[in-house]
Amino acid sequence: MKNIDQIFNLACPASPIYYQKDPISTLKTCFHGTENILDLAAEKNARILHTSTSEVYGDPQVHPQPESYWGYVNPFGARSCYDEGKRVAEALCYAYQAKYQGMEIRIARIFNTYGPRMSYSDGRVVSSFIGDALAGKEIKITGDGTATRSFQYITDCVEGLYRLMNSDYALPVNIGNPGEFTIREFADIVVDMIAEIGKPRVPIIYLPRPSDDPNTRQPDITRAKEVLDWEPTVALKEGLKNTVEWHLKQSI
Ligand SMILES: O=C(O)[C@H]1O[C@H](OP(=O)(O)OP(=O)(O)OC[C@H]2O[C@@H](n3ccc(=O)[nH]c3=O)[C@H](O)[C@@H]2O)[C@H](O)[C@@H](O)[C@@H]1O
Repeated sequence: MKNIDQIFNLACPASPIYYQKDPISTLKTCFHGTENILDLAAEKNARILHTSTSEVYGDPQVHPQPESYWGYVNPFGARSCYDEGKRVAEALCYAYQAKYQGMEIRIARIFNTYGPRMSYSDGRVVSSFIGDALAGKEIKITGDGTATRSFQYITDCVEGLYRLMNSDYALPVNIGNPGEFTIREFADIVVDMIAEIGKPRVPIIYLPRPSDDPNTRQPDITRAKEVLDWEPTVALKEGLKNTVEWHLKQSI
């Protein structure tokens, strides 16, 4: 590799069922993967954008979550390989920045992002609900449906990452959509949307809640608005419509 100006570090399993399958591998990806990228960035004098996550806030006790919040994370729970892995990756980025004076670090904390090309088997809630509803299967809420998430459409996320990479802002920035829904509300939206396209109306069932599943999550995007002049533009129903269309094409 000759000249490299910018490196986006996006590598890591992100679905809870996958990152928990091999926690040591997830931790190594977060630490050694980021270390390898940082070494390359230092050698090539390249700017690096590391994709962190809302999961660094754990099960947040502050709502919505600003970047100044340090989080509430179980260090040895089922999710810790990802939560703590992503936290140590941020620490590593700033340790490199301190060691290599002038090294350019950008940190995006991405909140629940969805869209076309996220496979049915991914395990995360948006593609699972859409895939099941389209297949005429029951939608499975894990928990009692009162947990909340704030869903961001992929094109908004990409625009946010692009602006952050090309900004001069070196502290973490939340990239997410503040529109917050309970999982039950979200399930109802998906069931209605699938019924509207003429498919059967599927039932909703409840399964046990995964351990350490965060109760709430909503980004405070004041910083992104100020430093990137960015905010999401795609409403949930519009993004879901595009996502449903993509899933429909896969099953043809
Ligand atoms: O996007 C984020 O900010 C982070 O959070 C996600 O974790 P989580 O929010 O738990 O994502 P899902 O697995 O989609 O779960 C969202 C909620 O829906 C529930 N859920 C999930 C899947 C399902 O089939 N049914 C269901 O009710 C979960 O229990 C949870 O309360 C993932 O860890 C990462 O993609 C990411 O870093």
